Amino acid sequence: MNELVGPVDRFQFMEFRAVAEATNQFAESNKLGQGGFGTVYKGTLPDGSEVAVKRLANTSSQGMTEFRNEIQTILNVLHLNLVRLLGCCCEREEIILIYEFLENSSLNQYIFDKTRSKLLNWDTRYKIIKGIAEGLLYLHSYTNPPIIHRDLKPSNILLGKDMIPKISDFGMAKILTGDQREVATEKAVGTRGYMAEEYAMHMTVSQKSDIFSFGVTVLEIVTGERNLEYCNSFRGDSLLDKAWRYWNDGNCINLIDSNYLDSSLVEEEILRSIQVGLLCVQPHVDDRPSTKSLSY
Ligand SMILES: Nc1ncnc2c1ncn2[C@@H]1O[C@H](COP(=O)(O)OP(=O)(O)OP(=O)(O)O)[C@@H](O)[C@H]1O
Repeated sequence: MNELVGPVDRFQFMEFRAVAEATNQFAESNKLGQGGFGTVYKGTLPDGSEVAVKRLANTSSQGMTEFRNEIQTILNVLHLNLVRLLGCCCEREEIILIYEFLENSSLNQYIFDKTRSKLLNWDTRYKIIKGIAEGLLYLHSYTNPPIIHRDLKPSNILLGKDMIPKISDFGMAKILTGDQREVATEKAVGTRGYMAEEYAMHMTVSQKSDIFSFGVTVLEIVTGERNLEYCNSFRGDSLLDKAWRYWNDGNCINLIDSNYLDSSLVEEEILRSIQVGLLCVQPHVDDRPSTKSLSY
């Protein structure tokens, strides 16, 4: 295994043989999940440490672009709330990424599942919201140049030990250059329900489009409901419409997911979270809060 000493201490180029051994020859029983990019397996390295191994499904030019983007973007970032890329393997036409292993899978697998959502009490949800805000703040303000994630959503938030949230999936990320505040893209590649209007309609991304996605994610964490519509649903029945309605009627405490009703509920924190979520999903970019003001 070759080691590259860089901003991440020891980024490793692994041999295919070693990755296959670590994952028990990519055994079905080691499979953690399937994404648009490929299949993810659990692996164990010879020193006993556990890793997640993402095997690119096909080496299409789109896949290769995302792969290169993912590496370039996260090689230089190191933060408690961002998934850490440990290494890669590019051999025999195989493209494989090796990440730190996060034992509690992704946030969407809790908040939208009636049985598992009980496992996330308010206290944990609040910590998760704060952790995502910290990770986003790092990407937007403490990396040089700043990074726009472009696909922030609960399935891209992985949960580690003690339910610490980590933002993952940097295949779509955009790195800003110079003093750019926004960037025009060729197409909108995010996910329906999480894309701000200026991005979905005009293909302009900025920190504020990530802030919009963060706002939707916060509202989903609080309510346990999915926002399935684009920014402006013409029928007026999206989660965002519902949240605005409850907020304007002054009864938004009724928005919370009844599945996690427990003694840890702190009304003030819940109301503050709903308010932050709603501020973030405002249609006008300039009305949305800055990432710095989200650290609370
Ligand atoms: N570092 C990791 N540790 C533990 N499990 C992981 C890790 N990375 C991914 N997984 C698991 O593998 C699944 C697939 O992840 P992947 O990032 O490939 O796709 P996705 O984000 O679910 O979908 P898409 O690529 O379409 O956005 C995740 O839902 C998660 O359960």
